[in-house]
Amino acid sequence: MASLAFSAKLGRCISPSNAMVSDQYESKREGLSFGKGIFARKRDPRDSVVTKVATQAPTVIPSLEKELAGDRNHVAWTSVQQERWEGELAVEGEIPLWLNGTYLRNGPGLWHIGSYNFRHLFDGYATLVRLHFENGRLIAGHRQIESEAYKAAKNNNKLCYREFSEVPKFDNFLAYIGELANLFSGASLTDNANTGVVKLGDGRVVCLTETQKGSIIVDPNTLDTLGKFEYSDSLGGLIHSAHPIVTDTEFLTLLPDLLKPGYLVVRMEPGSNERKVIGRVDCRGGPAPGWVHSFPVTEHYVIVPEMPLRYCAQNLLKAEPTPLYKFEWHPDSKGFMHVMCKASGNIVASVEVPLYVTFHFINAYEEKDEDGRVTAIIADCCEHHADTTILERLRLQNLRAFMGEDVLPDARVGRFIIPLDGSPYGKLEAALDPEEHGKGMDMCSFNPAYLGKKYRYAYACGAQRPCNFPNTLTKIDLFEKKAKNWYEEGAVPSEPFFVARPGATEEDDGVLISMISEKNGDGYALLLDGSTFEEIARAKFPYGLPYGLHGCWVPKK
Ligand SMILES: CC(=O)/C=C/C=C(C)/C=C/C1=C(C)CCCC1(C)C
Ligand SMILES: CC(/C=C/C=O)=C\C=C\C=O
Ligand SMILES: [Fe+2]
Repeated sequence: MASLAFSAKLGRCISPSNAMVSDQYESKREGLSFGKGIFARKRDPRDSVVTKVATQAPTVIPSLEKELAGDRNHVAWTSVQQERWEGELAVEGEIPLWLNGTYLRNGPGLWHIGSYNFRHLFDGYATLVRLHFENGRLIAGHRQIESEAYKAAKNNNKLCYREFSEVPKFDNFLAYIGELANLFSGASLTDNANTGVVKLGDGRVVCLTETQKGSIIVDPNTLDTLGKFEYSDSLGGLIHSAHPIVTDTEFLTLLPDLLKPGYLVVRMEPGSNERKVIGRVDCRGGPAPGWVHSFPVTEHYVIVPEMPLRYCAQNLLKAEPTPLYKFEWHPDSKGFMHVMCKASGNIVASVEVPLYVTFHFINAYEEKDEDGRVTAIIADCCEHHADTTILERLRLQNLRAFMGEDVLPDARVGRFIIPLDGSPYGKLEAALDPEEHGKGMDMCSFNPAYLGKKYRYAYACGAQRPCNFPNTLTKIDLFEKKAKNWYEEGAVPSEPFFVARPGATEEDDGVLISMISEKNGDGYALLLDGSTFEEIARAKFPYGLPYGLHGCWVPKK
């Protein structure tokens, strides 16, 4: 596997490298530090809330000072104002009475330590947001996840662990050697669980990121950090897919192997912390496995993508970010899709496909002939035209620099067609004309009852151009090849998350939940009707929240 599996505690804390401090595009910040920060809020966060549930005196987190024009101060890209808050929101419109439960959304919401500003969207410390729906009412809250990385930064007022693009500074040569050892043992990698949140079949709620140690159990009611989710097996490795497939009966994920390029496909039962190997895929190209931020499944198969954007061990060693961070683009190594039988672990297809770049697979299903035989696998993803520029666009300075120019790279619903008849090649095409969704496409969801099955509707963020980031919500009809779009000027919506109406028989009978960060600093929770895609309710937060990534639904017991 990628490396030795033990993880020692970091015994020391080091400051960000000089080159990072001198990074030209990041602004200087007021010299306030975590915990002791007393930062004047722009306004009383209780405005517009019906009641406020006092939890504890919040630690106020300094936010970016107003400096430059453009979207420098868009709340989507501004650190969350305080560590935690909870209160009931006034609702405009009507929340369906059947919507009872809690929506949780995770994401990187705090991008600085003291006066040091992080560079990339994915570097931020995890902010967990909660929308609790009960009989038409909405109680909201947010709270920082108490990862070791976050606590160490707070206590030491400096970066202590390797984040997506940030590396702590080593003070001298000895410290550098120690830091390399820590890298190989995994001790210096972040546990900042800032990417997703899942509810396991046994009810435990786990926040996740790309590092295995960044699996953190939280209480969905209080947002308390309960502790590490420790994998009890001896599979080792340091990284995994940030998006496991989680159902009431299983947890499936991929463990990339950087030493002998390939992937382990593993499964964990509800109630267990032990992953068991289903099978292994050896890479067909390149010096390292392709980045597997996510992967899809069908009813009987796990689809293992081998993207030409590959992990890069050398880049891991570098203190300075490289253009593609911990990854490298290897077009010569080609792109592949592998299909593994869930029951046997056998690989039933391994095809070369056109080059592709994706973070997020949407869904996949088995295509059958008239006799019911599976002839092909269809796998859909948010595909960036084999262009890695999007990673660069997600640098905070770029996100904050929007001045009206259209700089969001085009994306589409990429549909892989993977034949199961032994042919060596698969196809990749656009599932619909990308103009339907403004050629922006990411942060997708669908009705989870259709996981692995032929499905008709996908929901995602699209684009109304000009823009520098996906700024619409879009409902894609994959049968009619049409999209319906929601847009509000200056709004940055987060992933539309589909919750089905209990007892629904239509695929789109339910609601979409999204959180909107506004240009003027405000923000609100938004509910769209799954079928008409029209707004049914919104509820303003006391202050806008930063952009967030992925969510999950915890139904009322
Ligand atoms: C927020 C998001 O989508 C992705 C976050 C990715 C992270 C935190 C990646 C971290 C990594 C390291 C710190 C070193 C090893 C490689 C890699 C998994 C990219
Ligand atoms: C926010 C994002 C891509 C937007 C592109 O248009 C990707 C997030 C990836 C991590 O979850
Ligand atoms: Fe993701």
